[in-house]
Amino acid sequence: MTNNRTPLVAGNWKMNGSRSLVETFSHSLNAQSFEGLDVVVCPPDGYLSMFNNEHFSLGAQDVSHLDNGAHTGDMSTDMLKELGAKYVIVGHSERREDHNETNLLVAKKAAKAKQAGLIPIICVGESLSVREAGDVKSFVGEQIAALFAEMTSDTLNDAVIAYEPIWAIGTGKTATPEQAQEVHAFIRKTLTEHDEALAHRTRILYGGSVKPDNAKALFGQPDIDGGLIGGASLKTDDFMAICQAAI
Ligand SMILES: O=C[C@H](O)COP(=O)(O)O
Repeated sequence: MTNNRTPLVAGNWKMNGSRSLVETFSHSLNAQSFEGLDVVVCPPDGYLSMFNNEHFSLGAQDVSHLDNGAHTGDMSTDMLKELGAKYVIVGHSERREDHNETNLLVAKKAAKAKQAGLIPIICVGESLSVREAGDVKSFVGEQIAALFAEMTSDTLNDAVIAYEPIWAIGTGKTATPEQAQEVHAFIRKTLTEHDEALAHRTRILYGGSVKPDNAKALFGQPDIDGGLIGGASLKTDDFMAICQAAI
């Protein structure tokens, strides 16, 4: 079935990068035209304002659910906007694990981002043990359900969801297109139970060892609207090849 969703490819640099990589990416991505595709680069916050981003958008990798105050090390939505961010990743599995982020906190961050006019890229996904126990749908279903504790189908409008099976992140073991499609279809069905129009327009990205040689098959699935790219987003040629695969 055709849809009106503009594909999106976002590169998550994680805690990697340098001023020189910012310059390389600014130059390479601006020399390219990405008609019909939204391209986003999410570097560490300190690099956001160093980009010259004419042909792509910037995103942050996390945001506080609070406005401001005595919260050492945190960044607010307003600060990220001032630095040039349009998107923000929330609930990445590395933050859920390293910083004990709960489903509720992730929902609060997504709600705060939307309220401030940032587009949240909300990450969900299961560990290998959850998959092996056959609990993928109940686990991911709970992560999606938790969003509705803090948000409504109106406030979720334009938010992006990224399905990232933890066992596929940085491991080189990508989900097969069929495995990914099955969970993406499930996420869309779960959204349908809340609001059919929301489900139809929400972009759902796949993340987990996406590379130039597997991107086309993944993005060709009916419910996969692009990707959240880790390792391959640090190499301009690979990232641009993945972007082309989404067009
Ligand atoms: O945010 C990106 C994901 O964690 C995927 O990382 P990866 O492409 O290195 O597997």
